[in-house]
Amino acid sequence: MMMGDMTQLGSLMAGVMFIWAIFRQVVPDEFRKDLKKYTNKIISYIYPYIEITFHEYELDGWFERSKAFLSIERYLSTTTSNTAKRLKANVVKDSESVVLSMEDYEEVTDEFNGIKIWWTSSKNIPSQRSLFSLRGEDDKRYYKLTCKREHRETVTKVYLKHVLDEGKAIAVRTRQRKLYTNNKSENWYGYKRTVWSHIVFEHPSTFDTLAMDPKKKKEILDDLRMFSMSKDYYKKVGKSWKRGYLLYGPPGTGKSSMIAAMANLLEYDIYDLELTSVKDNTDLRKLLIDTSSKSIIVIEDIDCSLDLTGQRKEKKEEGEDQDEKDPVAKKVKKGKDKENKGSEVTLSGLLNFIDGLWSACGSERLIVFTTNYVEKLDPALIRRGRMDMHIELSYCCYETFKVLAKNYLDVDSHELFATIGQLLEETNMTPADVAENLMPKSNEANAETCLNKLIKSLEFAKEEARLKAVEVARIKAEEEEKGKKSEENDEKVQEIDAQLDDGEGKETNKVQVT
Ligand SMILES: Nc1ncnc2c1ncn2[C@@H]1O[C@H](COP(=O)(O)OP(=O)(O)OP(=O)(O)O)[C@@H](O)[C@H]1O
Ligand SMILES: [Mg+2]
Repeated sequence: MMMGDMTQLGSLMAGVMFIWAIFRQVVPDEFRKDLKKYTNKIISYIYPYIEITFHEYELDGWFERSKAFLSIERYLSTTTSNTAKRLKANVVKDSESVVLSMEDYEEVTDEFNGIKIWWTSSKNIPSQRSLFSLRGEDDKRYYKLTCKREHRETVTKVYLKHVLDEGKAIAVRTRQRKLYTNNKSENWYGYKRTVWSHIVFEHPSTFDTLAMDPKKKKEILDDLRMFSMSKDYYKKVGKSWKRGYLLYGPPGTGKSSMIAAMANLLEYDIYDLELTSVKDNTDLRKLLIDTSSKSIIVIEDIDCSLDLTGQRKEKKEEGEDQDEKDPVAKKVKKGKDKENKGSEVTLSGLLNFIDGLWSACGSERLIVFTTNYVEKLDPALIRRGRMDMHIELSYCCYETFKVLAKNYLDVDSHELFATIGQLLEETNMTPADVAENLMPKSNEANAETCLNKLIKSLEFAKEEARLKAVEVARIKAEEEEKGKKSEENDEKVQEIDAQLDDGEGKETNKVQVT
């Protein structure tokens, strides 16, 4: 029906155009304008349809594709691609999935609440291509919606909202999540003016694979889910829709894995913020403004990223001796000393980042700090309200081991579990080390061989810890002994001094007497 009507109208329009062309030659400009106005009026009077056009580029947005156009494109590509005869296939960048969309000049129909809607895709080709444009880049594409006039109200108010919402939802479902890292401040200018670089985020860690106490895990999961569903609540209480998490614990206990699991759970992007590459507080603000919603901003090893205040620096200097003994701390310190040159981000800058701009800028964001040394952090940085939830990830306990055994070996129980549980209580082994032991290293390895390997490792670690404790006790005893000796020596020295003093006195006295 519609196609027939439209063909007839097409012929009519062609006739009108032909007459119009002749008129152009013979009729003056003024008269022509009036005539065009009246012709349009007559056509609109007899034409029983309305048309709405959605251009790819809005008039005031030269370089950014219209959001409505993109939503319609997504909607049409999924909901009506079965009916379109000619489709365009695009391979999404960095992935192997193919996205189909309508080819130019193609028409598809859609139905909504019993109303029929026609969509056509088309383009205006400019008479002259600009010298620098690539092939087809200047073409102005658009989608045209056609529906009966009597449905105008429903189509414009209800149907279009449905299309745009659905288009957005499809974008969220199909979008590729990204892992952003900040470029060094000095590289922000010039040809590539991007403050963040990104790659596709494809970390396999999930809350199922994350090994930790199940009760604690549930608490975190509930918190995250609650957060993601609480848009209205945050609005009601006048708080910005953000939440801060502090993850702390020794290296290899799953802090980074948890961040990846959080991103996978909520389908958020990750912004991995390397503070040592940020020149100053102003650049920190710029970085924040350039993040998008539905994202996690991560600052790893916050304690080693910066010398946040003079006060903190003093504290650190006090602890330097201990750093020298601890190989991890020593390594971190070395890296920090090397990298920290040039970054002038301060504690107050970071606090402003979290409280001020952070609260005012965008929504639905998490900020996560990680550290190996929670006690070294400035209390101002981690007080509630800034870091809402403090999560400790610690050495592997029996519950954690059971999750790892299930993930790595697919076993829920085994007679060796009891021995392992006992050994885990007696020694500190990180989940990373336990996982490494559970990984089969050859085709012959089975669950039992892997569990036995873990037992050997645990026994070895236990023995090492025992020897270390003996050594520490020996050194302590030696120091005490040295202390005692030096005390005795001091006492002896004092005694000798006193005797000498006495002697001198006597001498003096003698001298005096004589
Ligand atoms: N709790 C855990 N559950 C599952 N796997 C874990 C866990 N902890 C560590 N692992 C394993 O150990 C590896 C290292 O863990 P991860 O990088 O998350 O540790 P981290 O706490 O971030 O360490 P660092 O403080 O050095 O950054 C991970 O790739 C993962 O395979
Ligand atoms: Mg880590």
